[in-house]
Amino acid sequence: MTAPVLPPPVCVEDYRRLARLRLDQDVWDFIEGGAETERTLGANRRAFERVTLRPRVLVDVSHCDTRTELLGAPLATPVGIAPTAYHRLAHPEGEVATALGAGTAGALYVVSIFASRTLEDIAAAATGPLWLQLYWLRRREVLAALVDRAAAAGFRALVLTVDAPRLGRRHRDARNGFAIGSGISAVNLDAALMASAHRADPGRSALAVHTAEAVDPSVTWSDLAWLRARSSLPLVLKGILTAEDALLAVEHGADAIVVSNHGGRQLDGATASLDALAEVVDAVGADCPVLFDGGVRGGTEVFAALALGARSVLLGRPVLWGLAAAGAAGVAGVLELATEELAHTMALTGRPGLAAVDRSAVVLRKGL
Ligand SMILES: Cc1cc2nc3c(=O)[nH]c(=O)nc-3n(C[C@H](O)[C@H](O)[C@H](O)COP(=O)(O)O)c2cc1C
Ligand SMILES: CC(C)CC(=O)C(=O)O
Repeated sequence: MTAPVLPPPVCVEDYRRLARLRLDQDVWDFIEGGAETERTLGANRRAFERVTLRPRVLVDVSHCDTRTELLGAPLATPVGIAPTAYHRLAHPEGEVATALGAGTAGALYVVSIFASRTLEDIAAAATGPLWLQLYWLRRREVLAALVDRAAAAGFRALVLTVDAPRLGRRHRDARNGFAIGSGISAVNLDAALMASAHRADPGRSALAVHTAEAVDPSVTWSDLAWLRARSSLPLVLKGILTAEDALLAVEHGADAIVVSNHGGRQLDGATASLDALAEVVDAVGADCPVLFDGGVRGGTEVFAALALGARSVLLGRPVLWGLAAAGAAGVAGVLELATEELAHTMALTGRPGLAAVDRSAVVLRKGL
């Protein structure tokens, strides 16, 4: 039987269909899945259905400008790449292809600590800003070495993910006994740390076991001073959902915050990411940039998050769909489609510049 031929993608969701044809079921489940009942995963998407836009008319929208700046780096678009692990599961070139795609689109790329290509190879392929996402490893000397390597390779910020002291209970991965195939590895960690991620065990996710071994769940706010002292790179905290933690983040010297529930993969029952955004933006004020991720699948949704106060909107799964579908070109395709759709929404709402994409542009009704 020949594989079905799909028409070229006209929206981000079309890349999902292309990716589905190329990926094995267990990898697909790892990418698509969420924690437990996947209630928060679904809530992230449904929150956007409660947004309505308030268009203004008779504004000159002959040029809609999506350019922006983050932590001093100019960007062609506020749409960026959220950190996701093991890109070689989606494409043989892995994170190098992702970096090439980000460069084509002029987008920020946040590289996962579990990248399957070296930081140096990724940096060599990149033409735009790279940030490195970290989990707080039990072995601080490994973390310290990684931070030094990132600075030497030209990474411009560290993104500490704070919503995963242990991995969410992901039923799909547990049922699949999901493990990382032997040819793929988190090559920036030392090999000894990887053994458990490769050990397939029916009824258990090898990644949950691996995370429990590698990540230090005892870390608290006071430990951040160690990381700040260890590196002069700006520090971004990813996985904040409340005003209380946003204020603590600023108090402890965070240079930016990512409002995120980890794409519904961690705490099932956590608030939809979009519902937490305005609360966090209001808490930190204008001095601390707030980035956003969770459930964004197109430019209208990017627009909604920007209007609610995000400075940048990161895509997780859609970038993996693009990567699986067409490598670097697919990554660029996803980012460029989302950016074109954003410009389109800016035109039809009468807001030709990002400064005008403010709360007057949206209404977010409360969820149940
Ligand atoms: C397959 C996959 C792997 C991920 N790996 C990481 C990771 O290594 N570090 C991290 O901070 N977040 C990770 N995330 C979470 C993303 O950074 C992001 O928060 C989430 O995917 C955003 O939601 P979206 O997929 O709906 O865009 C991962 C998400 C997916 C889907
Ligand atoms: C390898 C995993 C721990 C990466 C992750 O954060 C995720 O899958 O959500």
